[in-house]
Amino acid sequence: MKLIIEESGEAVAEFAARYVARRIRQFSPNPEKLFVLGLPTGSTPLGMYKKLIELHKKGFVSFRFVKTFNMDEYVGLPRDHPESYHSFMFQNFFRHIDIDPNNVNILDGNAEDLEKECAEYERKIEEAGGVELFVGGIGPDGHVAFNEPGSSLASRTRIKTLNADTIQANARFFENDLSKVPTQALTVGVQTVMDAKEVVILITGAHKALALHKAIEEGVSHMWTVSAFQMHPLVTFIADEDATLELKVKTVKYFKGLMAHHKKLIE
Ligand SMILES: N[C@@H]1[C@@H](O)[C@H](O)[C@@H](COP(=O)(O)O)O[C@@H]1O
Repeated sequence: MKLIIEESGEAVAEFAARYVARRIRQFSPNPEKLFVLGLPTGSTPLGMYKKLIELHKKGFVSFRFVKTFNMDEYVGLPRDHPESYHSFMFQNFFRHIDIDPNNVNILDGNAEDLEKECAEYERKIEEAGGVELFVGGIGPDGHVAFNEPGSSLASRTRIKTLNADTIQANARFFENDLSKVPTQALTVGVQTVMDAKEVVILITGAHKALALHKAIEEGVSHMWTVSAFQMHPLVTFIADEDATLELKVKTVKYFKGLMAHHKKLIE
């Protein structure tokens, strides 16, 4: 496991974008060999998307041969609702880059048969050869995608009922009106993300500090689903200073001591 500690959310975004762009370039995708990228929504990855768009516009990275799978989507929210994850992804990322819309996969929260939709999604990931790099964010309670506390660490794509904390956290996107926040979502499972060859988790802000502590300094627990990645062979947490507030000084010093080495990952 790597922990990258950057000064600010902006620097986290920069690191993440350069890391993702570099991975895609190194992979040299082509029509026969697409780079399969798992993507999150939320305010944390927004900066990364902005920087990736900049890198794309500068000609540093192309998404022509990239296939994406998003982590989650609300159930029952119209696809064109401004807060649907479909809208989020096209507004903030896809429409600014050269990705083929046919290579974009986002769960359909309005599918007639939601269980079938989830099973199909797993099948599509498998058919694509698995995810090369899954980028994720987390909730303050340590949930990854919509794998709320108590979710099985062996879970796969399925329907989840959102807990009160998540509904509360996401109310800011729905005029702070709890009644407007969807109560269910489709989400990849913890195991779906675990199956990716590589996982990168972005964590910013003091409100996520406890989650980062639980993610890396305590044991694996389904009550903090992000902690499952302790068992992943290739995982990188990219955090800002604020998110490290609950970590031991020793942990922070240890990882900061490795920063010169880790910076080489984005050179
Ligand atoms: N389903 C999403 C998660 O995938 C995301 O990581 C989390 C944090 O969002 P933010 O980055 O806005 O704090 O929000 C939602 O619950």
